[in-house]
Amino acid sequence: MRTSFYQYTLPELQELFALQGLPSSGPGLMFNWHYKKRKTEPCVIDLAKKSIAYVAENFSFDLPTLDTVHESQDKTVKFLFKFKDDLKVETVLIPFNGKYTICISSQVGCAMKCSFCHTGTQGLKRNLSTEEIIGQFLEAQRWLSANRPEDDRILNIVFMGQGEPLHNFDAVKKACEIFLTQHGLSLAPHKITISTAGYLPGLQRWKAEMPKVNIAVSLHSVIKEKRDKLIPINQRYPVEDVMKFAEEIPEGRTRFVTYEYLMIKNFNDSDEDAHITGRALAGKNVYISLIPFNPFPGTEYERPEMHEVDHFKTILDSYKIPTLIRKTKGDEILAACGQLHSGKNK
Ligand SMILES: C[S@@+](CC[C@H](N)C(=O)[O-])C[C@H]1O[C@@H](n2cnc3c(N)ncnc32)[C@H](O)[C@@H]1O
Ligand code: SF4
Repeated sequence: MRTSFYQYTLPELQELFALQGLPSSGPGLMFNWHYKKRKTEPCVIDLAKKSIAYVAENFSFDLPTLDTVHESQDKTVKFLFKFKDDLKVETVLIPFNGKYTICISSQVGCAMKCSFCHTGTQGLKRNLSTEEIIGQFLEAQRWLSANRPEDDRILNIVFMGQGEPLHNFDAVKKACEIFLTQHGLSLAPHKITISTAGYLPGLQRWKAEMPKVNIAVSLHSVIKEKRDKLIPINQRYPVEDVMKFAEEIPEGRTRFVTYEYLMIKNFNDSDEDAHITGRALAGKNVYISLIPFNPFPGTEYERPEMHEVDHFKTILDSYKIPTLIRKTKGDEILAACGQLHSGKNK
């Protein structure tokens, strides 16, 4: 039975070739062909004849099917991809200065059930495999090259689509290794950000196994009762433990810990909330990304006015905490943070 080429890291492929006694140059050539040169048909250039035969017999190169594409006026693009079992996920390209950040999904749905998140309302259907994660990138890249060849560069990857990436650690880790491989896409580790709701067992593995990849922690409140309501896993992995762990920066790293703070009207957007957050984070090596709530059908929450978000930032500024307001993009096509969903019937 054939297995997907896109599930293998370079060392894994090298091991498979070595076991077959095939020339060791093959895996590097294949990575270069499929990832750098963006080819989808099997590689035949420079590959030994017996390697070509082995690849033809043992590997498939299928990618997820592109179900629908929506483009918003601000040039955000939302893709709905369908996998072999007909389950679907959304992936978003977010433009900035003629380049793109890709927001990738790691699961179909999500088990964390955060009360403010459209994906959370779906429950978890299943984890995505490495090739399904890689496939989102490759297909989005292909669409971009075909439709916007003048600005087709994807420079950053954020695991901020559907799912809790640290809850699908093995597949996400392998996908990151492939994104970082020199023969392949050659991304720098700081160009990849994994966002987590604070799944502590996954954070522990991140620190041990891939600390160079950026982490962003969804904070949203340092007040236990509020965070419990927003992010139910806070009851199991309390925010103090998550913050303490995330702030112990792995050796050799100088970057800040990023906290995402989702602002919900009349829930966590008061002056008092800002001061409590400011006092909890003052003097630490952290950076806050303020995200105004993005509404979706059926939600009980509302987005604060922009002047309220600005005011909240001013209070955090007074604690000298570097804070940025994340500009909402793609919300008119439900492509902004937390609005992704696999479609009504999935
Ligand atoms: C969709 S999550 C995926 C990554 C990971 N599961 C997490 O929670 O961090 C990415 C970011 O979007 C935020 N988010 C979720 N729902 C949102 C909404 N309705 N409006 C704005 N941000 C939202 C999350 O809190 C998180 O910071
Ligand atoms: S915010 Fe993240 S962890 Fe929470 S339900 Fe949505 S995708 Fe899952």
